[in-house]
Amino acid sequence: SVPIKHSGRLRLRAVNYNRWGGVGGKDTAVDLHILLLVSLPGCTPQRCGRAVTDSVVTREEAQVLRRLAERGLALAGSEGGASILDLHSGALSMGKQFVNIYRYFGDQIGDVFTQEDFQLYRDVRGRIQAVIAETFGLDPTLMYLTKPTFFSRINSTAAKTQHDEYWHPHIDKVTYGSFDYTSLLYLSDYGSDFSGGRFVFMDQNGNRTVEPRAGRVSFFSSGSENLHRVEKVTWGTRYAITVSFTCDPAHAISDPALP
Ligand SMILES: O=C(O)CCC(=O)C(=O)O
Ligand SMILES: [Fe+2]
Repeated sequence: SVPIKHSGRLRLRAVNYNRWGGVGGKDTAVDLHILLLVSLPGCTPQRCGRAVTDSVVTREEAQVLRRLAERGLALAGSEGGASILDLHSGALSMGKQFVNIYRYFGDQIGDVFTQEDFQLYRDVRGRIQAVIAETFGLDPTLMYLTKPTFFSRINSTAAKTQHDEYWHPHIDKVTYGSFDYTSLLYLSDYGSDFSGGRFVFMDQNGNRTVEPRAGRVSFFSSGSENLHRVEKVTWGTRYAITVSFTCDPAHAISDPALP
């Protein structure tokens, strides 16, 4: 069993269910939880940081994943500018809400995604996990994939609901609760596939910007040291995948798999 060290501090945490980290608004459910701060040796962030690499995922692999995202998101999509497809939960944006692709499309989903698609996702996930572990000095066997893990498609269509508001500054740990390390794999190129849509770390002493590029992986510790936002997309279509890890086995999820 994993040794758990209790810090003994109790803190109230507000959980915001808006996927993009927006605060407030009518349909934002806010719950208050009692959170016992624990430290799990071997994974819990001891070091804060961030890095960007173009050498973990090839542009060819990114292109295959982008086509997967295009096929999946072509089944439906948001009425506003931001759509997601979560292959783990099955959540797919549809109009102003979400459907579960595995329930809604049933066995026909096997005509849209192949076993090879899912194998590539698992492969890429494993490589990203390894590079995060190496960079932060973690034990990769004490890091677990966590939810939500999703493909995103963003264009310049005006937002129709709060789910379309991807541009709000946020802290992933606050927005998603279980995240300890966030990674973003970009599937299209800033400047040629779309404009706007750069990722911005909002530091005390100024902004640091990441330009999305197919195959580029950006990863960072998910806490308040990495407050960030995404610029509004002004033209074209931007594809990315959010793949995140937790140190808490209770929040672990299995890799997405075809039913
Ligand atoms: O797509 C991006 O560049 C960032 C998305 C993001 O901040 C998130 O999913 O929490
Ligand atoms: Fe984020």
